[in-house]
Amino acid sequence: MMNYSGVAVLGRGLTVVRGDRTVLRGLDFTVHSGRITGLLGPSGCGKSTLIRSVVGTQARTTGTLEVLGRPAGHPGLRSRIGYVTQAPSVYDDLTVRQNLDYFAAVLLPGRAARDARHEAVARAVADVDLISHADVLAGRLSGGQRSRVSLAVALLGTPELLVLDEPTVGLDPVLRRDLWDLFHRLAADRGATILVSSHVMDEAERCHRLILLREGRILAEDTPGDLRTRTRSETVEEAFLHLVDEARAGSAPGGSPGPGTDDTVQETAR
Ligand SMILES: Nc1ncnc2c1ncn2[C@@H]1O[C@H](COP(=O)(O)OP(=O)(O)OP(=O)(O)O)[C@@H](O)[C@H]1O
Repeated sequence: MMNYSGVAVLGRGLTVVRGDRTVLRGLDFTVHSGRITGLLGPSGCGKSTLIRSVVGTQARTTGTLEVLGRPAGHPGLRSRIGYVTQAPSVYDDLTVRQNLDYFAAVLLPGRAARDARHEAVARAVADVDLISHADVLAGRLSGGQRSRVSLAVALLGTPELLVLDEPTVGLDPVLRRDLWDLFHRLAADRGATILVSSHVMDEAERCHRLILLREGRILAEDTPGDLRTRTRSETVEEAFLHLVDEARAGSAPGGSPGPGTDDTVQETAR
């Protein structure tokens, strides 16, 4: 077992096959504890697949993937990770508070935990700024409000690692900013580690660290500032495009493709 002091997630040679495709190809990456790490890349590049691997719901993974010092998917990790999928997982026929009461009862069962449940629900509703909507049916909420109920559910158990799959999709700029402020509060005040995916490059600037993904490979892993400096770019989006061009040039005929071209990775993953 590796020493994970300061490291929340460690991937080495992570390869994932879905259907007949190798979707992630030998990824090496680190998610640092207490920091916000953005997983960025275009639609279809493998962000959700990587996130599913970290939370332990992805089949056919090979390589090493350690989460909070244990192999991804270990049962002991369930209560330590909060996971928000792209589709809000809430019951439309329950109010916001009833949804949270339900999930709190699963997480903190028994009469003895009644006060703890009550406290956890009240805090989660406040965290996502839904106090005024606590007694509204989830089915009557806007898309952004439903996403925030999902986030509140993930916050109930005060997870050490919060894994969020494109939580700001479809939200207006004000709500997006508020959510990012909340992520920063969770990291600063509670020491939570946050792994958040997005395909919106301007959100990259809000992260402490970035993992840039393209076509199942890591283009770069760095802070936004170092990434911009290194590529002499004004923005992370420009840096991303610079790295894409660099990678293309490297794999063009006459260039030097890195280890594990498409065919070799496909071979070893099967
Ligand atoms: N069940 C599956 N079988 C085969 N291929 C799949 C399956 N699920 C996803 N894929 C493919 O895996 C690739 C990565 O998908 P993934 O959902 O991880 O991407 P993503 O970066 O999260 O995309 P988005 O931003 O659109 O959500 C895509 O090309 C997708 O078509």
